[in-house]
Amino acid sequence: MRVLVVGAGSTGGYFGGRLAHSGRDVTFLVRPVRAAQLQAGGLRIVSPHGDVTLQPKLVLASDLDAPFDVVLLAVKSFGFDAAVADLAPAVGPHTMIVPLLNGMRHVDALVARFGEQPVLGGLCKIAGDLDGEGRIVQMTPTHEVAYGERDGTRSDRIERLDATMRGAGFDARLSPAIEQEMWDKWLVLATLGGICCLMRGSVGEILQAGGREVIDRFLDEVAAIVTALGHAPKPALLQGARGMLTRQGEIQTSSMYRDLQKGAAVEADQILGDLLERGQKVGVQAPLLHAAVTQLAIYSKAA
Ligand SMILES: NC(=O)C1=CN([C@@H]2O[C@H](COP(=O)(O)OP(=O)(O)OC[C@H]3O[C@@H](n4cnc5c(N)ncnc54)[C@H](OP(=O)(O)O)[C@@H]3O)[C@@H](O)[C@H]2O)C=CC1
Ligand SMILES: CC(C)(CO)C(=O)C(=O)O
Repeated sequence: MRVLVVGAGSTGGYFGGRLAHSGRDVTFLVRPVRAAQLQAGGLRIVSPHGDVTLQPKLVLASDLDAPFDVVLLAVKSFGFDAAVADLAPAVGPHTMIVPLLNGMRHVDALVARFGEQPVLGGLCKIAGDLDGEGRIVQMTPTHEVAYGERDGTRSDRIERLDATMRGAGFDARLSPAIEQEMWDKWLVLATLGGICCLMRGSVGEILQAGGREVIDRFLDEVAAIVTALGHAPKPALLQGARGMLTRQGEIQTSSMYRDLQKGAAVEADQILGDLLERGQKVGVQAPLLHAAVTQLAIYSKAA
């Protein structure tokens, strides 16, 4: 299967790099600056699972002229519209698009652009970042990708995708309920990103500073919204999320918080603003979520 990875950053570079290193046919759609960096130093992964350096196959949007079997979409939400325009020539009648972005808004946008058929569900769990040299640095051992047909069907094509993804040096999983998993991940991530950005610390730091009640209430607000929208998390999922989000000493942060710390653009609209808006439409009040959205809007204006 020919795989086009759109975005050779923290997630696309990591999972695409592992796929390429395992012998899969992977090409990265990149822009000129990243292309030059990768041509000069290779695609470099620094990881608790072992470092990798490889010379990846690269393509610029201007040279993309034929469909791929799989498009793995791994850009930030604020680069999404431009990336979709760039990748469009890679989408043919049999292409599967696997988005790894956080949130849900991109799914509707992909369907609006390409139709229902090519768009699968997808998510990834990893704590990754790019360092000053453009290396992909994995900060914890978790490296998981899940994907599936959005209606849960076990189709021939999803089995082919599964065969390509499995055994490539990360945890790959075909999910029979990927849409719910994406909502579940959004619930956890919106809460984690929201509390870290609002209170400027990791979970452990927030707890140490006396923020337990804020965490609990933030999670309750987000859970109330996703439940009102018809995507209620299972009790065990919610319990597990609350456990992680209130664990003393927990060093977990989110990619959005790491971006905030660097003074970079944040995916506030996609991860928090969209959730707040959807909640308002179904009449759920979420003052803490609203505070986080407001605070990041001020940050984004100044950044
Ligand atoms: N980082 C993490 O730990 C996690 C991130 N996520 C989610 O994954 C998604 C991707 O995030 P992440 O990988 O961290 O983002 P990064 O910023 O690290 O990487 C995004 C990459 O996309 C590239 N890009 C943007 N637009 C285009 C385009 N038009 N054509 C080609 N390349 C393009 C950028 O390249 P350029 O250099 O040209 O700007 C950049 O290298 C986000 O939604 C995030 O929330 C999910 C789980 C964990
Ligand atoms: C869930 C988490 C924290 C790790 O995958 C994430 O998605 C992020 O940091 O953006």
